[in-house]
Amino acid sequence: MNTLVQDAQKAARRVGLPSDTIIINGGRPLRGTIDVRGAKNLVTKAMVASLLGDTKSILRDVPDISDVSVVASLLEAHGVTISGSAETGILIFDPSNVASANSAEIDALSGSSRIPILFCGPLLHRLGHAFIPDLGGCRIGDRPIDFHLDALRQFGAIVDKLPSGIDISAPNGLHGANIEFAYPSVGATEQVLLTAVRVKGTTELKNAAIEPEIMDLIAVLQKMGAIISVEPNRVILIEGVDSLKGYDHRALFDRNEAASWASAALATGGDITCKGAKQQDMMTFLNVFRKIGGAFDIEEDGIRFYHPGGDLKPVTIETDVHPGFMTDWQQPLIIALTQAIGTSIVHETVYEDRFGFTDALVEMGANIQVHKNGLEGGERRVPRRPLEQAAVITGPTKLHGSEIVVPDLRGGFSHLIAALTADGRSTVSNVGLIGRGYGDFVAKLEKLGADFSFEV
Ligand SMILES: CC(=O)N[C@H]1[C@@H](OP(=O)(O)OP(=O)(O)OC[C@H]2O[C@@H](n3ccc(=O)[nH]c3=O)[C@H](O)[C@@H]2O)O[C@H](CO)[C@@H](O)[C@@H]1O
Ligand SMILES: C=C(OP(=O)(O)O)C(=O)O
Repeated sequence: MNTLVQDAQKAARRVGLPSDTIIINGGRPLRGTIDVRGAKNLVTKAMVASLLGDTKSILRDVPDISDVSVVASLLEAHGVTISGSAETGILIFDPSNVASANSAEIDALSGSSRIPILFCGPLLHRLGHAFIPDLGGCRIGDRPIDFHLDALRQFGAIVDKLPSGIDISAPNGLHGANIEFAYPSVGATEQVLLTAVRVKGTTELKNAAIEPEIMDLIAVLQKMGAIISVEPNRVILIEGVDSLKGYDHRALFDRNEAASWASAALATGGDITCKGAKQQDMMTFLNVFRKIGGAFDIEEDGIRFYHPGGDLKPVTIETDVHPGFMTDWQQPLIIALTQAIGTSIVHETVYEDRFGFTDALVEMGANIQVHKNGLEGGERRVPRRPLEQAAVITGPTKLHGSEIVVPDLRGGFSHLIAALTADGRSTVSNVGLIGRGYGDFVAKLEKLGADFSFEV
């Protein structure tokens, strides 16, 4: 069994899916209302932040996803007591007995998520030493961690990259640093925040990521007692403090989940209200959704996304860091572009390998050409990056049912949308990977009227 299948099965077990394969009869518009809880890309980091407090932390709106469960297991392996439940979405973290984890527990969590790398700073502060297992997450390119490790070294840590993981210590303590990233990495910015809040002295981070999830993590850290100021031009200043307390925080909603269900509404000709979604954090997505021909209503407690009838129109998208069009949005939205009249182009500028999922779409009847070295020309907003690729999607094309193997989280959701849009029956396997980031997606599909069953 290959590691992708193993990862998918582990994730499926963590979120209690009956099996790792769904059979979908497509062609029905998805209609109804669903709840969108806290963002995977904030919740998991706020969980790590709880390690920094001297008292209990309370996190609200936690989604029932396997990445949360992996981070919870890693915290428990380090002595954090966790109470609360997936049903209520409230988790309470008690860090009073933090201790080194045993290597068997760490090994078992190896390769399951990208979050373990963010344990470095908090564990150095708590224990003076940390061993971080091999990272997982979506296989969408190389995903180096050089910015993380360089930053930790600048704080005074000694970092040893071993085949089994990362060994890190700080025999002389940690101090403030002047750090500048070559690219505004989300994870590396979080690494700096989670470390700098408790070092001796002040840290200046230049070219920081400023995604809404980062701002929400800063809000969490400020509640804990940190002193962090976000300056113009992607500069963040962090004044280290001696101690932090626990927080009580309601997580920012998951804008990637909302954009994914919005894309499902458009592709299937449906109408989905995402309760909990907010306009401010989705403005860039909403503009593109409208240009394609989708409609939305901003409501008091959510956003209604729907296909208003008429033809869908092609667009050119360049993925980018915030406030640009997020890379995680392009995969689900591409299914709607297969239904637009004309040629759309998606320039993927964040990751070097995020179009693998389109092979299955071509088998289903889509007309998509991937340019592995990107495309020149045209008016560009985002400067050309050496790693970028482009997908050219020409529609409209009828999609037909197929056998699909999910390669990654967003690609998997895209495959679900394709199967729901297609005529006939599709068998989608490795759906456990979708459980990494989409809370209760099976119950939500049911609620929205999808016709599907699990292969058991
Ligand atoms: C768990 C989580 O929050 N995941 C999100 C996070 O991923 P993640 O934090 O991994 O993404 P980054 O912003 O770090 O990566 C962006 C780019 O920077 C490069 N890079 C990054 C770190 C480093 O040390 N060296 C380096 O070269 C990466 O290869 C990539 O090309 O932000 C991405 C960009 O918004 C999102 O798609 C992911 O959903
Ligand atoms: C790339 C993603 O996640 P991760 O960084 O957890 O692999 C994603 O959420 O689309």
